[in-house]
Amino acid sequence: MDFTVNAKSYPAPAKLNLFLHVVGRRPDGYHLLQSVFRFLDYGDRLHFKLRQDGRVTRTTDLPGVPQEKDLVVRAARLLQEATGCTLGVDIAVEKHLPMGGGLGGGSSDAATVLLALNRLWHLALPRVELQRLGLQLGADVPVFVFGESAFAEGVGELLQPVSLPPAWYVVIVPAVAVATAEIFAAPELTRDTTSIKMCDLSTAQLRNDLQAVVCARYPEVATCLNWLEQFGNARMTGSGACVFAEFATQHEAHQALARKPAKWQGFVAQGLDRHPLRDYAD
Ligand SMILES: C[C@](O)(CO)[C@H](O)COP(=O)(O)OP(=O)(O)OC[C@H]1O[C@@H](n2ccc(N)nc2=O)[C@H](O)[C@@H]1O
Ligand SMILES: Nc1ncnc2c1ncn2[C@@H]1O[C@H](COP(=O)(O)OP(=O)(O)OP(=O)(O)O)[C@@H](O)[C@H]1O
Repeated sequence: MDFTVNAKSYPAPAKLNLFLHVVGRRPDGYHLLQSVFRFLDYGDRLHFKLRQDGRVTRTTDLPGVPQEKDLVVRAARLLQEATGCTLGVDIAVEKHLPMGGGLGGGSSDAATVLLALNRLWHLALPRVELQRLGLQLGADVPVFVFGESAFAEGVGELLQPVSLPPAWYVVIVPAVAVATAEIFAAPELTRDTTSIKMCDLSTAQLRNDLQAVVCARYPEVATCLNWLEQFGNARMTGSGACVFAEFATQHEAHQALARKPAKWQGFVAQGLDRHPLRDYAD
């Protein structure tokens, strides 16, 4: 996959939640989480054409997502409102990430808009300000702006960098889309996992608390997980539906993917330490 950054075209990488614990719930219903986020060298690609008339448009179709609701359009408009910027933009989205996949596609697209337009519109907003704006668009947006592998707390906005060993991942994309809100609203979801400290990450028992709920409601996800488990520890990312397993080498990951049943979609990706647009804000 082309992950270069150039003047008009910018990557929006996928994320994995290497684990995801639900440790509580805020009065407004949002859940308090603990997670480690890692970016992948696989994702969407966004193309920008600046406009002088202040209009923000999406020039590509995204089935089921009208332009006004698209996170890329909302991110650009939010940036205009926050800064009074009078420039506009046409945004084309080359979509590779599945929607409702738990790979953070929409959130990553939004973060790439914030980071790229911060430079293209010469706004020079500091990173923390872009993270704050991102949080208004979704709980997963701030980490993409943060730009490094991170231990996340709160609803995903309290971020500390973590150092992770090199790794490759096989990601299986079950043929179902899972709505995040449905899973967080499930009565059977456990919301009382004991909080861990960042220094305990290497010894703690880690899992994805949303996984049992998704597997029970979407058996296809459970089937994919069972298959992946033959290669070691397999887990779901975010609120699903995608599941992944980690490998020490690219070769081992490709060997595993080659054994995938033909009817399933999947890919191999390398874990990144930094977002490709990490340097687009200070
Ligand atoms: C599951 C994760 O992907 C893990 O990284 C994220 O927590 C989800 O982040 P996201 O897709 O950006 O989610 P949002 O668009 O902010 O929220 C979608 C819906 O999920 C629920 N939600 C989301 C995040 C959170 N910490 N608690 C929640 O209860 C809320 O009902 C919300 O209305
Ligand atoms: N640019 C966009 N790309 C994808 N989805 C978008 C976009 N803009 C808005 N959405 C909406 O956001 C929803 C979630 O899409 P997304 O691709 O972020 O799912 P996800 O990978 O499950 O996210 P997460 O990991 O944050 O739960 C979609 O179902 C769609 O309605």
